[in-house]
Amino acid sequence: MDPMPIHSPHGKAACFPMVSCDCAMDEVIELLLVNGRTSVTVAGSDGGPCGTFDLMAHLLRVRQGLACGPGEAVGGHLEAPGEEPPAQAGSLWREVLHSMLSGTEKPMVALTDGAERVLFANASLRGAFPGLFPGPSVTIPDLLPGHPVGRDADNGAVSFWFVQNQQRAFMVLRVRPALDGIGALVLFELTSQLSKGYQEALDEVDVLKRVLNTVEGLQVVDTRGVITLVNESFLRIHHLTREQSEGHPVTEVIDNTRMHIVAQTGVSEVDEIQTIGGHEYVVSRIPIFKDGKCLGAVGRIVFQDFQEIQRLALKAKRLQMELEALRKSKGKAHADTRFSFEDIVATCESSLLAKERAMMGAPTASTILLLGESGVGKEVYAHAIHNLSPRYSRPFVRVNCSAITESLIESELFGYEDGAFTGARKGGRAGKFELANTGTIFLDEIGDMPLSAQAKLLRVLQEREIDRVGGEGTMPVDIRVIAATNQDLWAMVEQKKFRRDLFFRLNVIPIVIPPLRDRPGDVKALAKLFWADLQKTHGITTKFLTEGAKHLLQDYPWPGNIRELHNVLERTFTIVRDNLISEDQVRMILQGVGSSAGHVCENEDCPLDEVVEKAERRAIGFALARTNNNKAQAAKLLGISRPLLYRKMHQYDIS
Ligand SMILES: Nc1ncnc2c1ncn2[C@@H]1O[C@H](COP(=O)(O)OP(=O)(O)OP(=O)(O)O)[C@@H](O)[C@H]1O
Repeated sequence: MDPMPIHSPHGKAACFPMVSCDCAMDEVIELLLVNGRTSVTVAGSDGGPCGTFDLMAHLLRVRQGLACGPGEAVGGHLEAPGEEPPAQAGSLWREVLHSMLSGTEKPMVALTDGAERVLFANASLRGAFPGLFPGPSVTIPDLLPGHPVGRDADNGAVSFWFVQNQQRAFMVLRVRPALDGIGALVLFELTSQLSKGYQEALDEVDVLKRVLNTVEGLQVVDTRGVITLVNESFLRIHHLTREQSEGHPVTEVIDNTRMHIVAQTGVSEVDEIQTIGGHEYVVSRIPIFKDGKCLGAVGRIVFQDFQEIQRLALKAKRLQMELEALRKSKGKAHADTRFSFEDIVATCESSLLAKERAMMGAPTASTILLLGESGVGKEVYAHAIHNLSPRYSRPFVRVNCSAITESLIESELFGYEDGAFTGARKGGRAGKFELANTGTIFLDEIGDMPLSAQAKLLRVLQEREIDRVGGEGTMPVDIRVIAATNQDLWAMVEQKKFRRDLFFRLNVIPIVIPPLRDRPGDVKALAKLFWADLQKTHGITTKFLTEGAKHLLQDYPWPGNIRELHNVLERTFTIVRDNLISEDQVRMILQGVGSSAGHVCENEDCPLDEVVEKAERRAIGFALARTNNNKAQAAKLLGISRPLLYRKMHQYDIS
């Protein structure tokens, strides 16, 4: 039979030849597909027609499980010899196939039925998915998981997708209906085989996408203030989806935005603070211009945490100051100050705040009022402040206002002239203010200063001049004042025990140093520091506290604050002989030196029975700690009987 005329993709008539009966099945199918045919006349070994290969009938057999291998000869699968049926696959097949195949060396083609089963896959496609072919019923979703084929995207006659599968990107073209009106012809093409220009454009888009994703919280709005683009970081930071942001007015999406204003005015806003969802961000909003016309604005987050910046700025300032102080200390600080800010342990928010405040106030000439319970470190702060002030190399004079009797306070503070009173030292004597001239005077326990002396102090602070007792004329003094108290000065003002005008004179930079019980982090850090000092001082590096002992220290309320912590650790170190010190041993020490026992005999007016109780409590606590709670040994150590020890322990509630 003569070859039939067919239409070439270019519209010219062409002849369609018979195929030989020993041609491989898939080659014949491919030939039919490319030419938009469903059947072909097959020539026998004598060159004459011996039957027809019909694609539809063949695929039906495949569907029924009667498939033959792709390399099998077509001659074994012929329909009865007869007239060649007319070409029935539409020109759509032909044109689409031809345009796709013309630029491709090895087209990948599949024919599917209505259930997405692959009835035919050509050699290229089988080669691209070696793990799947040959397989009994491979489906399109097996080839491309996540592919929309078979779902709602597959309504049109021709559909087109880009699909990613195992690091390979495919362009997928699907033409339907195919064959019996329900299946489809599916063409796959690796995008790397696409034309070079197209691939480059895709690459460029990919690079741009990656660049955009490096910007924090990127958003673009048009002149109406509608979001046209956001990046992944924006979605992540604001917990939004693309659908919730793109296409919506920015004012409805982001709190306190000004993007719509910048898109309107064309005026940039750089490094502004914006509160979004209660969180402060530093943002920049830049207008986009084209040919002098504002097209919208692009916004980005410069810093995600404004408070973090503030903290960093403060830290930088503090470091700068510490550096400055160190530099100065090389030029020799005054011998009367032992501490600098480096010695002040502060890890908790409240103590850090106090430390930062003190560091900010230190270089100024302002009066500083240190407030806090006994033992929190007020004197340590006073030293550090002086050392960080421009007066660091000048005198630092401490006055314990509670220790000076009322009759002597004037001469102590302001000095006296020769013969000012009976018993006055020959040649007179300089007072504390005079000694502190050009430096700092530290008025400790200022709340204990008698009212009469307060009036004189106020005058000195106002006039900045002093009169020696018995002297004639005044002497100017250049003094920086730091005062400290553990009393509630304002309550004292209200009770008329402290002068209101003096209070205001002193309360210029008040700094509250929190009690140790409010800063457990500091207990840990201070204990570590003190313990290391003790190891060094005693030359013993093998003594340690158990974790339980450390926790006990952290949970203890420390009524005597840092002073008490230091004492307890020192006693523990020296009294307990074991290398690993237990929680119980520390508890004994705490019971011995604890709140009520910490200040034995410090007060001259302490009644004898109280002194005895404190001393006994302390001795029992130490003995129990030293003997690791062994009552017999502790009693022996104390030189008392065991029953007496038990009685005393019961009496003092020592467990
Ligand atoms: N931040 C700190 N870091 C290290 N040691 C400290 C710190 N604060 C205080 N100390 C130590 O604690 C002890 C008590 O400190 P300080 O005398 O300054 O307290 P205070 O508040 O002035 O007490 P008081 O009101 O009883 O005079 C001192 O031995 C000091 O060395």
